[in-house]
Amino acid sequence: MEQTQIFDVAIIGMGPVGATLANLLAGLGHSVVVLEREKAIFALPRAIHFDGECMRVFQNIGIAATLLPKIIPSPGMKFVDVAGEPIITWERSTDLGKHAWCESYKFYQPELEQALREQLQHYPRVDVRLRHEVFSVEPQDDRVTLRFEDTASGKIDALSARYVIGCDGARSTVRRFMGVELNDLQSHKQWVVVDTVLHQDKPELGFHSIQYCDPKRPCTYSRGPGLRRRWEIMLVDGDDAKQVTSDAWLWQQLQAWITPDEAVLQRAALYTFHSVVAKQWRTGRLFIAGDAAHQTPPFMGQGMAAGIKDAANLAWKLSAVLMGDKDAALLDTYASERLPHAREFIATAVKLGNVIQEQRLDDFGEHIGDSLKNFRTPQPHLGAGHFHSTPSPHNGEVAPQCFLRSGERVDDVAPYQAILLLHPDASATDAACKPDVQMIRTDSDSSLAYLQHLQARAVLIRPDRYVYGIASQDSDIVSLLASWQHQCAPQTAAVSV
Ligand SMILES: O=C(O)/C=C/c1cccc(O)c1
Repeated sequence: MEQTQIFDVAIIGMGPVGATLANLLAGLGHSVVVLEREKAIFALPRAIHFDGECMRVFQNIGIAATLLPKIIPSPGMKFVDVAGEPIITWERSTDLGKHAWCESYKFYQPELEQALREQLQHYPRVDVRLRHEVFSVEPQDDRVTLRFEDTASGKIDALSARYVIGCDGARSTVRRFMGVELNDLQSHKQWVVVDTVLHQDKPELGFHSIQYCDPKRPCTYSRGPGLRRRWEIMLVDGDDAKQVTSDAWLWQQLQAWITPDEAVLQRAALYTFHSVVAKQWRTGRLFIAGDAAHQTPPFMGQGMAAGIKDAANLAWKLSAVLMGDKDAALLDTYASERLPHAREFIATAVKLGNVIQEQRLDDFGEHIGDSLKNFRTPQPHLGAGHFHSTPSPHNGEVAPQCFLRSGERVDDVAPYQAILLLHPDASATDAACKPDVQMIRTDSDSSLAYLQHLQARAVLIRPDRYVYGIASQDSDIVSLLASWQHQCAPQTAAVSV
């Protein structure tokens, strides 16, 4: 079979994670082919929530302005008992926060996917192939050959890429070819997810997501944008799985909130909420990301979000290796950094799941009591990986996004590039930063306050917006930059998880 082109990267699966990864790689100038089994965007919602960090990734891709009118900030989530008394209260500010976006957003997945796909059209080196089903993944020394069927024509064909990323969901083909097993965090309950559209707003339903910890019938309410409202209903003993997606059963369950006069049922689907993490995320030139690498129960709204963070972690590393700037060993830091981070969110979602599904608070140990009334989103560091060799407790933590005096968000000055955020008086020249680091001198209260918090003269923020390292004194800046530009071997984050 004749091979005409070797792509830098082939992405299998064009859901939100695959499309995000394709945008990030294309923005860095790479040739990317995306092979997607379906003909069109799945027209119904699956994920419904993403956090401020994801919004920042979408900003770096260039779609924030497109998304803003379509999404709503979320004020958080409450877990309540049968009497309606709060068990856990998880408030989120709807003001602009750490990422210069709100902490939490609700969205309609087809609109996000549409925005990501439209953005990809700006890149001539991106080749999107819909209705293409990959059936063979053959790694070679310098490339991977994929064989696939164009299911529209029935034609079998092949192509090659330097790297292949499986963003192909829970039943990933790429993961199967990698021969990777899943670690099971032991939570697999069956739930019905029902999406509805109100005829008109019903304000008493509220803006918070509510987890009803009712032993007789655990369920979740979650508001979507516009008139979209979702309920998730756990199956209990005696339920007939064949009945639970019927209109009659669903309306009976929903009667405490809405009636058929007030809304239409858009979709109901039966899911088992798994909690699993793949034991390995890379084998040579093959990678997995998103649901292919990890699956979480939805109770933290982090399912898709974790995949978007995978994409942001992986794209710049693939680019650096493809450009010959870094050794391929850098690619091992994708899993070593991301896996513990994703696992922490999944483990927390399992604990929260035990509260709603089994009314068990014991997992929270000493945190039972008042602190559950003020639950905060975990902020784990990345695991061991690619950080400055000079240890700092800040290496591997997510960096805030500051506004500059002009009103501009810092990332907009250097979308998905490394940034050296520098004290205005620090002695360093732009020349020291070439070629891949954008030097930005702090000129606003918030950016100066951040350097003060770090007790640093400069901080090097990676393209995925995690801290690479800090310079405590002006004389450390050159070595910080040199380390970023020349270090290949992974360093350990000072605080590992
Ligand atoms: O984090 C949120 O605001 C909502 C998360 C969510 C959405 C749907 C179902 C859930 O159990 C949680």
